[in-house]
Amino acid sequence: MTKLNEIVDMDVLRAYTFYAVIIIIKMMLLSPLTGYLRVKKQAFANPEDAAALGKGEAGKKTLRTDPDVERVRRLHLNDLENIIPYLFIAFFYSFTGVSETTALIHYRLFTAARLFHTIAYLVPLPQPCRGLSFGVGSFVTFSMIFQLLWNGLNLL
Ligand SMILES: N[C@@H](CCC(=O)N[C@@H](CS)C(=O)NCC(=O)O)C(=O)O
Repeated sequence: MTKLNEIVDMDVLRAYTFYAVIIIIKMMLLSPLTGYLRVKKQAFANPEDAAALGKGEAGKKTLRTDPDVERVRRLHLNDLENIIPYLFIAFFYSFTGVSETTALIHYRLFTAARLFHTIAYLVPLPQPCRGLSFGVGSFVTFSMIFQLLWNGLNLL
């Protein structure tokens, strides 16, 4: 039976896994942050949540949107739009025979860019901070897409 280390550089796969887990945890933390802000700002999305967690008489008016909650929700959606494709692309990329140094540059740059994007969105920092960090993350993903397609073309 073919062993995994015969088809992939285990150091590259380990690096992928490490940075993937960091960025996944970062993205997952946005759910509890949303929940925390919903309770703190008394802004619920469902009548049953407002009934259970809304405080006092004003609790009836807590079925509403809040700018801070919506900001975290937009960040979460943006993470989903960018991090899910990255996870697939970077995983395939780690099987292309790429050197550990080159793979690390891609994985670290993407992780750093998305961490900075999160800070820029939550603080919020003035533009173009968020736009640039989004751009760097997208550039990294497209760099790997290009190399995957180039490898594929060479197989034809
Ligand atoms: N779905 C995004 C597509 C473009 C995008 O991702 N832009 C970056 C840099 S400006 C961003 O952080 N957008 C804010 C967002 O998705 O909420 C949007 O609606 O803005």
